[in-house]
Amino acid sequence: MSQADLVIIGVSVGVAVGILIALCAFVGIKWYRKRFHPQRCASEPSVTTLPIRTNGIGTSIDSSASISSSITTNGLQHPAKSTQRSWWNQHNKDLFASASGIPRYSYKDIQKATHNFTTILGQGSFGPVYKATMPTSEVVAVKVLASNSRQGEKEFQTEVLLLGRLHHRNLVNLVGYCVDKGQHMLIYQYMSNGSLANLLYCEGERILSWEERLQIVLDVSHGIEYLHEGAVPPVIHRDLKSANILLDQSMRAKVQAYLYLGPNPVHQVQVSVLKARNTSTQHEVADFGLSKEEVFDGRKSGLKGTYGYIDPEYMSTNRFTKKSDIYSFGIIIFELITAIHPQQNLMEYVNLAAMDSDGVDEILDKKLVGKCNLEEVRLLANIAYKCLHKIPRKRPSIGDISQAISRIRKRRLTKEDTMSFAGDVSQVVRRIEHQQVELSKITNMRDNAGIT
Ligand SMILES: Nc1ncnc2c1ncn2[C@@H]1O[C@H](COP(=O)(O)OP(=O)(O)OP(=O)(O)O)[C@@H](O)[C@H]1O
Repeated sequence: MSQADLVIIGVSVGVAVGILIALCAFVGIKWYRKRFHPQRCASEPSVTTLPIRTNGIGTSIDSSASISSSITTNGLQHPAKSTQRSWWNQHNKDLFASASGIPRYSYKDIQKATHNFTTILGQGSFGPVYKATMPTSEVVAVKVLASNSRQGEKEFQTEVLLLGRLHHRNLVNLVGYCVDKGQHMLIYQYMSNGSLANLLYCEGERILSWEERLQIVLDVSHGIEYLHEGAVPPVIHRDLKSANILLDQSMRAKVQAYLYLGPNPVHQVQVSVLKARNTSTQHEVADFGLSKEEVFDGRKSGLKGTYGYIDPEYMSTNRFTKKSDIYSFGIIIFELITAIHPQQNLMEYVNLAAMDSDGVDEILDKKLVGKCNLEEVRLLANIAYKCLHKIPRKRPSIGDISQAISRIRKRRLTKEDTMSFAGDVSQVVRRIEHQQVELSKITNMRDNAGIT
């Protein structure tokens, strides 16, 4: 072989190897892009949109699946791979919370703010609630979640993300959270007058006037209206009850919403997202804060909510809709009218009272007798009866309920105005009459004295 041949062979091999390397690099880059691009996309919706997953029955949210689709998409599911999940776990632990702008506190911060957890406010089914004073001097309520809960880190983060997005003057706002030393805590606005249930049923508590009760009903309806019609995506509360309505220092009511899965499975609180599928008006129920195995199955799972407040239609169909919240709200209205707890046969009294047009007078809270306008009580009871209609579709929407309650209050204000105007007129008439009497007295005196 000549030297020239060797050079040609060398160059040819070199070119072939070069082409092979270039080909490998090209295929490698393509493979890399294909494999890692979805991850990059997946993280984006979590920052700007609420993650959502479809499970065939309902539309559910959980953080493990949240990377697969978003509420702004057409609802199609893009199954997430386990490798992506672990990547997600590692890199996005705090993304949810930081996305919602909710500040995170350390265990030490909370320990200090609660004087080493000595300022207990109450005990819920998820754990104790403490009063805390934060370094900013803000007074808050810290809900320490039971450590034996089945809820994992991801579900907790999802909860923080979701709750952090709900802002309304009639919702108890989430103002912080803590994940530290194996503890999960939610930090809420402090509500100095405690829960409505405490005020209605605990001896020694101040008596709620009729005016206050009417204001509370209106506040709660505005809170639910925000969840059902204002929040994006809309939210079903699923556990409306007097214990979840808290009152601030001015006795204004706020609804407490949370979806943490507690240790007691029949007492789970879930907030559900309703998602319209394409242009259809039909809504689907979604659950989140649930691990994959625990995803709410509309047909198989146990009932969620609190005994006494659960819509009977939901019990028979296992399908939870906004109208199930309306049912629970109807029960709360009757609690405010009667001060009878739903677990103390409230519905039996309510059904008896329904037989007569003024039957509700008979079940009125004794503390209100003679201290309220019965016509207003009957009007409010009528709204509550509509909320409890057996057929969910015939129950009013929360917007209609808010308007109807507002009308009762407006009616009262107009009446008060008329009465105060009438009072003013009668005062003027009385003054004129008095002046006339005085005048005639003077005239008589003049006549008697013969003064011209
Ligand atoms: N934001 C708050 N401000 C003031 N007090 C609160 C606050 N949140 C809860 N509490 C007090 O702590 C008690 C327990 O509250 P929590 O919400 O944990 O349980 P619950 O609503 O009574 O029952 P469940 O946990 O079953 O819903 C309440 O009854 C109330 O007195």
